[in-house]
Amino acid sequence: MAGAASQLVYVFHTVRSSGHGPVFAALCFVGPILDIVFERSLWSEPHIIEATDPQYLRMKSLLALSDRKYKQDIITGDIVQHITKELRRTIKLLGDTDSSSPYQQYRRLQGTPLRLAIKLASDLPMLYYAGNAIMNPTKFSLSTVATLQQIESLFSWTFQDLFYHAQSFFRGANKLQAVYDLEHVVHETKGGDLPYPPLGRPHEQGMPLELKDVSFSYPGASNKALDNVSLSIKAGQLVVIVGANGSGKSTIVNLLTRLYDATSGSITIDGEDIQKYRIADIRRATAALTQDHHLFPLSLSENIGLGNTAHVSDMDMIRAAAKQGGADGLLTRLADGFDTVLERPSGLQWGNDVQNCETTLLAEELEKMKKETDISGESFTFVVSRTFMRFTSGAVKLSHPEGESQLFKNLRQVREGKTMIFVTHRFAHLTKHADLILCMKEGSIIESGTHQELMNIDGEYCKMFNIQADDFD
Ligand SMILES: Nc1ncnc2c1ncn2[C@@H]1O[C@H](COP(=O)(O)OP(=O)(O)OP(=O)(O)O)[C@@H](O)[C@H]1O
Repeated sequence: MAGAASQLVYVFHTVRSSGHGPVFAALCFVGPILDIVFERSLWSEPHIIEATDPQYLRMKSLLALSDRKYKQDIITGDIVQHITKELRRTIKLLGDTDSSSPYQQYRRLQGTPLRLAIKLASDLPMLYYAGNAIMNPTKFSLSTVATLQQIESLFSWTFQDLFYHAQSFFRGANKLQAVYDLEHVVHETKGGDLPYPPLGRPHEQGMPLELKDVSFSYPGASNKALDNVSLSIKAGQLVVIVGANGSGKSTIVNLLTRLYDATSGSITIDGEDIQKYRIADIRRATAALTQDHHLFPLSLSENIGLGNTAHVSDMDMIRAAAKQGGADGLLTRLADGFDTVLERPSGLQWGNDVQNCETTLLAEELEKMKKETDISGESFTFVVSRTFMRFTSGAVKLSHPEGESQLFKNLRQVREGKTMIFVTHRFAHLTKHADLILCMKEGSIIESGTHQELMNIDGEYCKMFNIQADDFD
């Protein structure tokens, strides 16, 4: 921007003495403006775009992780540092690869007569100056012509660069900023110095948790997401929190994973205030597996490996976790196996009626390229496998889970030293295996106990369970 302004000021100043400064300066704009107005754009062409550079695709995938929907998984999974480190590494590897949008790249490749005309238009200022020099030879200076020619062509480039790159710069900067902003979110809550598990205290049985009269409102919200909640989770219990939408289930997990601090009341782990522990230790020792899970737009091996960033590339551990989570069967059916990337953010793009004219070669090509493996129903197994990566399960022999019952058995076997809390509103197949069910309504726990206990009460849980059981039958 400063470059363009100084070039323009210089041009104006140099030709002012001849009395034609404003006209000359105005003509400097003609070429670049025509270029912008008449450029041949991919937007007007039927097209299919697919990026193939692996580093470019990885950069896009990592940038896509700044999307709000991944925020909770990323923060509670304690993988922010890993993502920012990977992003820096990938950008470095990309080097000077052109990562501008395909639309800009296409524009640069064109060579039509119109483009030629536009190029000629960029010489208008010099033609104007030359005309003036002929009319008024006393004001003609060879050095001024040479300088102006340089400055004018420089200005033309600068102007176009400013216009096109400003657009992509702001788009890119916003994405990048969002990734780095994640780092700040992590520090919104302050941790203490106490390690977890506390030194000298063995925690074979898991993490006991207690909430006493906890209330919480989200920043800026007037209503209470949690209203005077008290609960006690014993070491080693497998807990399922159920309840209608907006009843406060995820909020409990958000407080336990230190995404937020309670507005009032106290939360203790092992009898100590949760705020006294190091946040990273708490997150490492906790696995929150929600049914509103998200697969990251990364390879399936990384999706699993990110459960434990210290072993993110350890294929033996990843394979074991995939088996324990029940994802191995699906992996053998995928052509690229662990390298499969689902939901690639910068994958296939197409435009301008490619789909509407199905008989064209382009449309046929698109159909072929669009054929992706739909695993939406089974993607949960990868999130479960990611959870298994959090456990050092070397000593435990686990069977392949044929159903949820075995899956929960596997989870119970490996969760030593960890607390496991499931949040769900579709639970008919889940809660029978839980040690403790917390049933929530409007920010409060209205019932708690085992499946059988809650069925005997014949209250809210029983009502919801029967409705869902009917759906499953
Ligand atoms: N980030 C937020 N900012 C403001 N209010 C929020 C936020 N997240 C949740 N809430 C509100 O807090 C209350 C409890 O939400 P919470 O997400 O804990 O419920 P939930 O039982 O997990 O719901 P769901 O089953 O739909 O995920 C709701 O009224 C919800 O609108």
